[in-house]
Amino acid sequence: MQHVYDVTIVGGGPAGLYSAFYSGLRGLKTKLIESQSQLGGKVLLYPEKLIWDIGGHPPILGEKFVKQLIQQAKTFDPTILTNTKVDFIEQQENLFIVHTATGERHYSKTVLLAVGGGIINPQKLTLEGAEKYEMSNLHYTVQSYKRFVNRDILISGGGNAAIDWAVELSPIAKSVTVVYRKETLSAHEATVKEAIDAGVLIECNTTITKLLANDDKTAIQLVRCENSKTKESYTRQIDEVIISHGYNCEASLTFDEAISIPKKDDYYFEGKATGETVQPGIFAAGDILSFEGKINLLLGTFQDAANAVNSIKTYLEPTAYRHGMVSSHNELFKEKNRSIIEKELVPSH
Ligand SMILES: Cc1cc2nc3c(=O)[nH]c(=O)nc-3n(C[C@H](O)[C@H](O)[C@H](O)COP(=O)(O)OP(=O)(O)OC[C@H]3O[C@@H](n4cnc5c(N)ncnc54)[C@H](O)[C@@H]3O)c2cc1C
Repeated sequence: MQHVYDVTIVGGGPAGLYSAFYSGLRGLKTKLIESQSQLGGKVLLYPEKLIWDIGGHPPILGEKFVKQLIQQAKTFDPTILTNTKVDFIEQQENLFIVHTATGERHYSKTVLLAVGGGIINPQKLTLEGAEKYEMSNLHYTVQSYKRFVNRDILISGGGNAAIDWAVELSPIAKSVTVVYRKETLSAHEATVKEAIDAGVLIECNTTITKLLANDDKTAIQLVRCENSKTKESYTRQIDEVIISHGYNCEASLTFDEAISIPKKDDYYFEGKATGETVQPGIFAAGDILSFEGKINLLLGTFQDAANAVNSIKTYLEPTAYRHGMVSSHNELFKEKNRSIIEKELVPSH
C-alpha cells in the first residue's frame, strides 16, 4: 500500500518547486511529480538569459536560478519524481488518486496543480529531414553561449525570444541574421532597435525553405531562404541555425467526472488568488491559475504557491494559521541560521 501524502504537486516548474518548499515549511508531507526529465519548467527554455525582475535578487542566469529553486525545494525532503507524466486525477471520498501515464497511482489528501501551460515542446521546423541536424547545428534553445562564439548564426522567428537571442549572441557571434515570415517583427520595439544597433541583420517576409547538408551530411552548411513578396530566394553559408517559432503545449491532464474545475481560455483554470479552485481539495498555482490581477511571471508564481499551500494547510487543519508565516519561526532554519550568520559576520579582507 502506498503512503498517502498531504499534498501532491503536479508540475516541477517555479510554482511547483516553490510550493514544495513552502509546504515543507508548513509541515505538510509532500510529493512533487514532473513529466520532464529535468525540473525547472519554462525557465529551462532560457538557461542563458539574465533574469532581472525577481525582487531583491541581482540579475541571475536562468540556469543558476533553476538550480537554486531545486535546492530550496528540497529543503524539507519532499518526494520528487521526474519523467512521470500525470494524465488523470480521480477522487474517491476524501482521497485523490493521481494516475500517471505509466500506470502508477499516487494517493493524496489534496492536489496542487502547477502545470503551467502544460508540457512544453518547441515548435519544430517542418522541413523534410530537419530532425537529423538536431544533434549538430540546428537548435531550438540556446543552452550554452560558448557554442556560438565566432559563428555565423541564422535565427528564424520574430518574437521576443528570437530577438532576445539575437541581441545576446551578437557580441560573441561572427554575424547574426534574423529571418521572419511576416512583414514586421512581433518583438518589443526597444529590443528590435537594440538588435539593429548591435548589427543584427533582419530580413522580414522571409522563410527558410531548405537545409543543405555538408559533405558527410552531419551538419547544415547552407540555408536557403525565400522572400514571400519578391519571390527571390538565396542561399546562405551558415554555422548555426536557431529556430524560435514558439512552443506547443501538451495539455493532456484530465479529471474524473466528480471533479469540475472551470477553464478559462484553452488551458487556464479559473480560481481564486488564494489558490482555491471550485473543487474542494484541488488547488492551483503559477501560470495555470487565472484570477483578476494575476501576474504570469516568476514573482506571481511564488505568491500563488504560498497562498495555495496556506489554503491547503487550513483545508487539512481548519484551526491552523491561515496566512503566511515568517521563515524565522521554523525550527529547521533556527539550526541553520547560526552557521550562516557566523559566516556573514566574518570580516571580509
Ligand atoms: C522565453 C521566456 C522568458 C521568460 N522570462 C521571464 C522573466 O525574465 N521574468 C519572469 O518573471 N518570468 C519570465 N517568464 C515567465 C516564467 O518563466 C513563467 O511565469 C514561469 O515559468 C511559470 O511557472 P509555472 O511553474 O507556473 O509553469 P511552468 O514553468 O510552465 O512549469 C510547469 C511544469 O509542469 C510540468 N507539467 C505540465 N503538465 C504536466 C503533467 N501532466 N504531469 C507532470 N508534469 C506536468 C511541465 O513539464 C513544467 O515543468 C518567461 C517565460 C518564457 C517562456
